[in-house]
Amino acid sequence: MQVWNGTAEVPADLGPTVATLGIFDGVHRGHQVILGSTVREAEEAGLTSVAVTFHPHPATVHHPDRDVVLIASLTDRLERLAATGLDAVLVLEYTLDFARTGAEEFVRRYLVDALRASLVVVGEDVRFGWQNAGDRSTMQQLGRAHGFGVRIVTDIASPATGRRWSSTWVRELLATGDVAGAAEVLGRPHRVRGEVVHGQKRGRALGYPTANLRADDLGLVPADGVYAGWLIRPAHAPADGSSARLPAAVSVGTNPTFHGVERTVEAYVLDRTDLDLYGEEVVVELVERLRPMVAFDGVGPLLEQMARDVRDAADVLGGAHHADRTG
Ligand SMILES: Cc1cc2nc3c(=O)[nH]c(=O)nc-3n(C[C@H](O)[C@H](O)[C@H](O)COP(=O)(O)O)c2cc1C
Ligand SMILES: Nc1ncnc2c1ncn2[C@@H]1O[C@H](COP(=O)(O)OP(=O)(O)O)[C@@H](O)[C@H]1O
Repeated sequence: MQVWNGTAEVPADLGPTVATLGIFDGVHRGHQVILGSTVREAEEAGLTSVAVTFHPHPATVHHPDRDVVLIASLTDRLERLAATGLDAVLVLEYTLDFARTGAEEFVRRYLVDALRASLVVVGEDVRFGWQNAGDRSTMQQLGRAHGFGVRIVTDIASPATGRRWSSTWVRELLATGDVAGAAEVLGRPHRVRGEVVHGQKRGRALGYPTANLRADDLGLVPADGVYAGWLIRPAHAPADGSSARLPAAVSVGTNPTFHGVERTVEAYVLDRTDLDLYGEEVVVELVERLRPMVAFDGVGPLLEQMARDVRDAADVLGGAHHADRTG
């Protein structure tokens, strides 16, 4: 998948496209329906499929005082967009200036002039242009005026609950630590991503060295607690293209047993003490919440609980994994 940062990077010889637009934070199952439809329409017509996305998140630009954290970093968003089969993504820098682009001007400048859209695929609640003035009927009018078709994808809801798949729903679930619920809405486990940095150097002495993730641009960190998950080393992808995935017990919180103040995400790779991850960018995929974070009365009870966490994580992550530690 090609990534074009701004219209200047769109190839001059680009043919007609099937285009969609959105922030696509999390690329949840609702997004996936729209993106899947964009890819399919393009394949059937022999055209290029393109998603237009915005960065940073408009909410962070319009409300810098509010602490809006993306569900997924831009890196992860692009990775998930690539997984849908799109040919290209056009990333537009969202600034207050850009936000003043009117609905018609937005369509003309980006969808018509830059992307030569012959079909635009959008969800029924699409909004675009200055003050969100454009909606689906505006898009249909502009399509008639500029000669592109418009496909409206109707909302897709969870068959179990009837609730529409949404980024808000994912945020609510992560805020309570329900990573298994978030995985249902996302269509795969939620992940955070960051460089492994030095911590308090306590982990190895305790017998559980933990990879501590640098705090910025991680993606949305779920509620404090202990989770079963996978530590993925993207730079260590084996020849078959899959990344090395290591089973892990993950701690999110301030380490209250040690009266810590900084909130960290740290992952202990089960049964390993030989890893050197410092400076490496890793992904931590969160599969299931095991328990809340606890301020233990000393190291002894913490270690007893951590031994149980390791067994629980191994159970959740499955199969033949041996939870008994040897080293
Ligand atoms: C599986 C697991 C469970 C943990 N549970 C707790 C906990 O309940 N309370 C706590 O204070 N710290 C908990 N921790 C965090 C440890 O206190 C932390 O990993 C240790 O202090 C090492 O810190 P360091 O990486 O900065 O050296 C847990 C860590 C792991 C890996
Ligand atoms: N099983 C493991 N899981 C995670 N990190 C490991 C493991 N084995 C070795 N390491 C390495 O040890 C480091 C963690 O050791 P630790 O004593 O907890 O130090 P720190 O406080 O700097 O995190 C990790 O950053 C990683 O490089």
